[in-house]
Amino acid sequence: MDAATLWQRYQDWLYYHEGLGFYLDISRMRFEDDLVATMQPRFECAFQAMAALEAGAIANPDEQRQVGHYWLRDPDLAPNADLKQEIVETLEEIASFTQKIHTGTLHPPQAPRFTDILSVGIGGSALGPQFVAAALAPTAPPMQIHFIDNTDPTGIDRVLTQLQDHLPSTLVLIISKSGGTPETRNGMVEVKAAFRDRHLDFADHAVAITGKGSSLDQIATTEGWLATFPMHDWVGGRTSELSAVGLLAASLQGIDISAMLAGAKEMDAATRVPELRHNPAALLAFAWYFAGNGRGEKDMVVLPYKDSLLLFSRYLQQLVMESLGKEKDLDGNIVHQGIAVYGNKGSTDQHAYVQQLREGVLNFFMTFIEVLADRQGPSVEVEPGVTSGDYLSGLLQGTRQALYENDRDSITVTIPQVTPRSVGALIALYERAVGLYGFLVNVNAYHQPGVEAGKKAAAAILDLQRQVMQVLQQTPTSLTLADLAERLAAPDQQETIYKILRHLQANQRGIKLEGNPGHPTSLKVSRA
Ligand SMILES: O=P(O)(O)OC[C@H]1O[C@](O)(CO)[C@@H](O)[C@@H]1O
Repeated sequence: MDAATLWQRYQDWLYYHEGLGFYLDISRMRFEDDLVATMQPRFECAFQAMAALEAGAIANPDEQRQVGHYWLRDPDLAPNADLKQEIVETLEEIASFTQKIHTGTLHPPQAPRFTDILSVGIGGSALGPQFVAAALAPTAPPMQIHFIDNTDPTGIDRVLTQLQDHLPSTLVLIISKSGGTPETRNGMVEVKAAFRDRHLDFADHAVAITGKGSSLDQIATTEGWLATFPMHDWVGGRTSELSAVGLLAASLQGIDISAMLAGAKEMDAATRVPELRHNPAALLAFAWYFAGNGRGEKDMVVLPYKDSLLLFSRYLQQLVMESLGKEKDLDGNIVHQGIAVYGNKGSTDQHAYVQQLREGVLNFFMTFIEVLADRQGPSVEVEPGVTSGDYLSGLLQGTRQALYENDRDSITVTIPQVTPRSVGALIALYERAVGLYGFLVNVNAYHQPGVEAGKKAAAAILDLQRQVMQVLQQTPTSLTLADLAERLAAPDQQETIYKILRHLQANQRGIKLEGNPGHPTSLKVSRA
């Protein structure tokens, strides 16, 4: 395509939202214009399905749940008065709790006010709050946030060590929709132990964000925690950033959550328009569909050219992959759908893997996230007439061009600045694009049956470990792996038993392994 044709294509496909100062450019995706007509019937169905979902239809058939994250930013859309009231009340409670915490009206027994937040959660109960904290927390926030988002003991120790002197003034948010996720439970137990070691009463510092009646909800009530905020049944983990999950932490950090909600609401209105060319989420879904032939054949590389948006690709990884990565479609056919997402930030990645993107295997399409404003205040010139921000902008444009010249397609999303409003809008944009794409390829974007298999297998391994310990405690002599497996009535589990033993030994858990660890059959195990 010559420069004039390309410029025309850019103008033809450019989407601009005046209120949000938001641009979307899909002109560098090499689809033919007639694909739009071909896709039209699918989009009509997708728009209808999305409208039904927003009106309160059961959109998650296996779990018989409504999908209502859109109501969070426009409670008037909630399908009944009770739901609307729940949303409004939660927002009021967040505002009043934040005020009490910031003014010190609610303070820990041993300090005049809370100084830090420790957020414990995983997946959708961590990624949104982490992304928003990195993107929007002021440089001197009223409270500093820290995260435990794993059951890695070293990771937990690191966070607790960083907090040490601040523990007496730390507010702990335990976030889990189900209230039973083991990693989050473990984080809570470890944090409780740290409080106990410092003779601090955990309940005076603890807040739960969880589903009504969950085991976490019950613990919080029984132990008399400071507060509990609801995680509604009709909000999925990966779309929960604009519920109490994300909003409480954001508000405590001094982030303008009303502006986040307003940005999301404005983007929701824009992405509700049932016309492909005038709906940025539909344009995104269309571009994804084209890129991967509706089968996810190409990975989505997301590069924000702004440090504060570093975690956006990680956030999107869950939103896109947990929603779309499905073995079966809604009719039960095996489809193995999904779109792989990865990315970090520009221009940093240009000095890492962009070499492969420019010249190597063509298994991806790019999404550039561009932020127009460089910084607040003036910039120094790093060369005559040129600033660091000019470099960042030039590198983005240059990379987009260089990739296109080598048949690498890209989408460019442009926002004016990183603000609560634009971040709210970005979240809403991708939530809707994922929902529409799910309808286009006929998968249930609102469940995650695949993650259960790993959880069940892990539970079985921990069960086997308990049995291993029991047998060893009752056995005075040493045993080979085969003997031990025999006694456990698990002769086909020798590899698992070997790995359990290796881990127990490395952590001085009361067992002795003798022999050559490189030759498992030579090993003998006994009580230490
Ligand atoms: O908020 P919960 O229930 O602890 O779940 C955390 C995450 O785990 C998952 O259920 C997957 O295992 C995600 O969908 C969810 O965001």
